[in-house]
Amino acid sequence: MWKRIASLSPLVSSSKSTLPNQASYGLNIWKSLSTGICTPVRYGNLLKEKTPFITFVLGGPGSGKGTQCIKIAQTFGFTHLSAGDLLRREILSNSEDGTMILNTIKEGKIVPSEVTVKLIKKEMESSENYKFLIDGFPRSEENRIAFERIIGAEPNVVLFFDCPEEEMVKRVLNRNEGRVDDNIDTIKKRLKVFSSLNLPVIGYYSKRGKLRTINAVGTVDEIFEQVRAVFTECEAMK
Ligand SMILES: Nc1ncnc2c1ncn2[C@@H]1O[C@H](COP(=O)(O)OP(=O)(O)O)[C@@H](O)[C@H]1O
Ligand SMILES: Nc1ccn([C@H]2C[C@H](O)[C@@H](COP(=O)(O)OP(=O)(O)O)O2)c(=O)n1
Ligand SMILES: [Mg+2]
Repeated sequence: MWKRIASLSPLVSSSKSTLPNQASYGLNIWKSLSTGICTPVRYGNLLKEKTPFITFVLGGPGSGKGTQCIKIAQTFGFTHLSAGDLLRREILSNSEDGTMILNTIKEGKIVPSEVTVKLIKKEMESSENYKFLIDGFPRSEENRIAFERIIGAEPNVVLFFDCPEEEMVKRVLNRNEGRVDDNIDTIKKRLKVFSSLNLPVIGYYSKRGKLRTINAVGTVDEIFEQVRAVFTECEAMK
């Protein structure tokens, strides 16, 4: 169980170093996945019994993030937190931010970071798990900085589902989940927002050696084999 501690502390350093190459990067993932630390660990402003392992899952709309996250969660025991699902749940709960969130999503824009990070934080704090997949977040530099400030943590690894625009549009228009943003006008806006706000975040993590790019074209199972490799290669190096 997560517990709050009184003060923020600069304890993100364990995951802060930029690793020089793929080999040491992979080893770092494995260490984080396999270390069962017995004493409580401070992680930013939170306290947890095991070192948290945070994976951000990025990619354009319809690139297959949610589909793959379900498989990752099942196979590797992660808790799947979809930022979009948390925001949609907030709309349905008639909270004071609900109307603003709904209008922002319809416009294909990004909800203010404080709102989204607060929802993610609540889920992380109440979870018994220490392995988190944070799907569709951060979608902007503002999102990324707010997470670091409010949660006091950085991701261990960032998956990027790389998919051509035509394929993403086709998938979104066939998604059939009754979403207000699954229409051609909103998807066009979302693709522009993805290029202008999300690609810089992807570049940021690439420079820090944390990005793992997945070719998101193919069958769900083919794509999952690439994802599986991200985690299992570390075990092979043990
Ligand atoms: N590899 C794939 N090939 C074809 N369709 C896919 C694939 N992966 C997911 N889909 C479908 O595409 C749509 C968007 O996938 P989803 O996982 O919701 O993407 P995202 O969360 O990135 O928007 C869904 O209807 C899903 O069933
Ligand atoms: N970090 C986030 C994630 C989603 N949102 C809003 C804006 C996004 O267009 C919608 C839908 O996000 P979601 O991740 O569910 O969308 P896709 O699965 O990529 O199609 O939610 C946000 O404002 N900030
Ligand atoms: Mg999704």
